[in-house]
Amino acid sequence: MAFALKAAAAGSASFSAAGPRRRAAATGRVSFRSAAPVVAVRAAAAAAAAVAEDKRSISGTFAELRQQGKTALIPFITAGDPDLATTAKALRILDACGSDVIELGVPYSDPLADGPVIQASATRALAKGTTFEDVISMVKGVIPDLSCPVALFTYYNPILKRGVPNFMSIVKEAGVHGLVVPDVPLEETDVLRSEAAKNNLELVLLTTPTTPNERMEKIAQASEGFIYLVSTVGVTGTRANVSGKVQSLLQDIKKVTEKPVAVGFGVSTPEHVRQIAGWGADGVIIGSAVMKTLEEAASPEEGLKKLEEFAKNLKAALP
Ligand SMILES: O=P(O)(O)OC[C@@H](O)[C@@H](O)c1c[nH]c2ccccc12
Repeated sequence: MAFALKAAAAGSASFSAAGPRRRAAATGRVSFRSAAPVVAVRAAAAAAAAVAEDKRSISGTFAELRQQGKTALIPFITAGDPDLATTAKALRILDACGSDVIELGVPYSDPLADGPVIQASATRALAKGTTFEDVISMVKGVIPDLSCPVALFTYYNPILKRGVPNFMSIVKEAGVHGLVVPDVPLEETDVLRSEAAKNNLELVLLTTPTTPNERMEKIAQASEGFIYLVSTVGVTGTRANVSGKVQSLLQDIKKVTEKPVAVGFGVSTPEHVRQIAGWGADGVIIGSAVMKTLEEAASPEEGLKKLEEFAKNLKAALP
């Protein structure tokens, strides 16, 4: 939008009222009030190209699903485990199996909120020498092939290490649509959110079963893309059952916001997915169970086959 407004401000391109960038791309027409200097023509063409390149935002994806009465499938995978080439293939497979958003985890040495499966996954990726820069260069090459948006999942430290503005522009330049930063306190999200917004990135915040109602309301208000409802106390990891409390937590959040709510932690079977969707969740997030399909396989190829089968089963269980 900013780009299109800049082009309009060039004094010669007038775009239709609603959604100039999309409309320009959709109709391929830009009406000019006067002979447009070359710069405005180039700007309009670049804006149209940007829209063509621009995949759906995370919030746009949820809006579309809501209209269709569908629940989002949101898998999480750790980048670089077992290696980045396999991660690239896994992203394509998850997208092809109907994932609506993909959470791509940047491996980190001190994943305090992670259970054994994802901790081990991050450790393997780091042992392979996977860096943030490697993850960015891999995902930059894959995102143009995906139909679903990607949310980069990272702890706060890698962001602070690179500087918030610099980190955000690197992530945006790679084509990523959103961010999940589980360990950033609500009080420190203003800076992250404003820098993210400058780069059209949606910052997803998390609320938990022990978050006081008043704080949950602030998180719901500040969260973009969707609200991540952590289903249970403790760390990530597959569970035999999904806590029944999730149903009332969903009701509580939906009393204070229209924003989509996706449930994660412990979700590991098609039955869990069906149950959570039945409670009115707008999305379900599965991480450890997804990574297990890769971890337990005898080879990356076998792991990708298991991943595909698992993702299809989860998708089939969703409305
Ligand atoms: O692994 P689980 O139990 O399916 O939970 C999702 C989780 O993997 C993913 O969203 C995630 C990975 N690391 C995290 C750290 C905090 C919160 C969430 C996460």
